[in-house]
Amino acid sequence: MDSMTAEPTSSSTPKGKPVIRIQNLHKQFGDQVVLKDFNLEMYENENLVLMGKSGSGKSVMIKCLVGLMEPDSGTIEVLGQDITKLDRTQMDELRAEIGFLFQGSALYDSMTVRENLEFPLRRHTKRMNIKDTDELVLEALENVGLARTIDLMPNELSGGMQRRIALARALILKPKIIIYDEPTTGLDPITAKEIIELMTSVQKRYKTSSMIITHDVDCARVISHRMILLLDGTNYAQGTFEELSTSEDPRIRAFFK
Ligand SMILES: Nc1ncnc2c1ncn2[C@@H]1O[C@H](COP(=O)(O)OP(=O)(O)OP(=O)(O)O)[C@@H](O)[C@H]1O
Repeated sequence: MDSMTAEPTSSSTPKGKPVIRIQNLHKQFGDQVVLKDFNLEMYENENLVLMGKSGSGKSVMIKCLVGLMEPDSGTIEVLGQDITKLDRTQMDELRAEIGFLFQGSALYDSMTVRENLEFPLRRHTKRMNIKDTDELVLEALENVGLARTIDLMPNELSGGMQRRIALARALILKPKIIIYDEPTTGLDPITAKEIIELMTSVQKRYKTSSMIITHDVDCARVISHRMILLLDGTNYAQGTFEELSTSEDPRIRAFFK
């Protein structure tokens, strides 16, 4: 195991409080151990990139994190709350603090841009006392520079625009944490760069903490304050892009090819 598995030391790592703390997470399906003693901390205002090859357990980890899957053992704290102790309503409230941008933009094709953005608001308007959804929708669209598309259908938009609308939707409840799953997959390099710039500006404006799951080395280089490499079910190495990408460990180097 690499020496970089120690506590993060980089000066570029934001020094806020941890917003996510996963300790000794274990999850297996039958005999297949997917996560074993997996540990992760993510701090306030941090862009944390998580890399792991296909099937390494990234989605399983995220599902455990948001209460969609029960871990076999281990503890998970999100925004200071132990998620195993939350009832359904409390978990729902916590999920409103987490925005997701999934692989592909996953907009609803039969809904206008406005309706797509109103969708996540529906479940929360009453509890969060949201009166003016129009204002929130417009603000979210302005943040991604696409207010003019409000009455268009997704198929009238380019792939890059759809991804930006999906980002606006992920942001509409002003979440404290955003989880990006392969945000640049399937985009041409120029559009990918635009999305990365947008993610960076969103992180600064909203002061969100972002977990970015990606195989895209360029994306990791630009956006990460810190990275975690998931290998054999564990947090094999963590550090800055610079530290990890110059490692001599062949198993770490393989992530940067
Ligand atoms: N509900 C489930 N039942 C059984 N096995 C599962 C289940 N969910 C995930 N797995 C297995 O766990 C392993 C990790 O899957 P996971 O989806 O977390 O990978 P991943 O790292 O997200 O991959 P990708 O980058 O391709 O999305 C896989 O072998 C998968 O088949």
